[in-house]
Amino acid sequence: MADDLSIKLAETIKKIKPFNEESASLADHHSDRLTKPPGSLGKLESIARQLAGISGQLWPDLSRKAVIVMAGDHGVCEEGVSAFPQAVTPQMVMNFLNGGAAVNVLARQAGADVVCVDIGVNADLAHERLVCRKIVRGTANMAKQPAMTREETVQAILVGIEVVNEQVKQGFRLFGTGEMGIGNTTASAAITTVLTGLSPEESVGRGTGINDAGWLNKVDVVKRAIELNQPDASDPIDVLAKVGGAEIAGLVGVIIGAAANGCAVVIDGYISSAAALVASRLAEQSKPYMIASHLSQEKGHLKLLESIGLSPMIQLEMRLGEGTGAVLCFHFIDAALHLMQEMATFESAGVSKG
Ligand SMILES: Cc1cc2ncn([C@H]3O[C@H](COP(=O)(O)O)[C@@H](O)[C@H]3O)c2cc1C
Ligand SMILES: O=C(O)c1cccnc1
Repeated sequence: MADDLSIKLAETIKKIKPFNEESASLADHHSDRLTKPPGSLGKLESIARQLAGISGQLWPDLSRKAVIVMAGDHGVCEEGVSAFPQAVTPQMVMNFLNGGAAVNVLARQAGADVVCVDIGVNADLAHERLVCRKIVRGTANMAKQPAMTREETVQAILVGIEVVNEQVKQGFRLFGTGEMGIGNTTASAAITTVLTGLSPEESVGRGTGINDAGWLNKVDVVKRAIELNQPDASDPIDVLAKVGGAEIAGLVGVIIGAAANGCAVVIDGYISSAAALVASRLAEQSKPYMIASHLSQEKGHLKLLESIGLSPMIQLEMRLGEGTGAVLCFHFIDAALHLMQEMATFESAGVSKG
């Protein structure tokens, strides 16, 4: 069974096509013909280049966009690592489904759908818009035992892939990663520590807003979880299973699945970036499909992004997750594509080149 699942994952990874350098160069060339000094639109030009290399088109139609919000609970909450109780996870899931969370507001403005997936919530949830793909009822407490089994972990990655495949079938072409899971900055810090070699002091942040004593405890919990479980840094699935979470694994699947479908995927904050790091270790070829959105206030985020080779578009001092930063950056992606398509060239506008 576990082998069959791993084969499915390997098959998806095999589908990821290399970045199309030729289309990216054509985008550069086009960009340089537009009425502006070369490079003056900065990251908007590099985004346009990247989207051309991903899609093989100068300005792909990315009008159908979705943020996939994976929700799961964390057994490690019993160690007192969050400023909020675990019950907030299912409560916020209902909030997403009723359209009242920050990500819903931002998604409406960006013309994006919010797809909310129960992949590991420790509660029975029902709603007509909820995608029910529960793999675990919360993870086990990683300070006492592995958070998940290897099989559950691969299953959760496959859920992410299947959710994206379904969205692609419906015509969606641009994805954002989002999550909800009280306690998940602890899991993300543990993953970051193991896979980047940063110390827990460097990778543990304040999440929902813990105080100094809470932070010291969280650092200690991450240290103990790693010491106890001995995750193998050369085996990303082992790391995800032992100190990760179902929603993080689901996002690994979303990222790999988007890449396998030839779609760009916009990475949200710290938790999504931990998923991106795992995805990049499982499938190096998924990296060119990733676009980092914002720099979160969570400690260690910049180093985490750098370890993947990503650079954030914006810094708004946000620390929320849910996919809020990713959805905000959909606007910049739209802007980059409109510039490519609608700006006059030096030739067409009769403007002299330097
Ligand atoms: C009301 C509320 C809404 C949220 N939306 C996202 N998060 C964010 O906070 C959690 C991670 O922080 P920690 O590891 O400290 O628990 C995740 O659920 C994340 O998505 C929220 C947290 C709360 C309380
Ligand atoms: O950057 C994030 O994703 C984040 C930071 C703090 C709390 N929740 C999410």
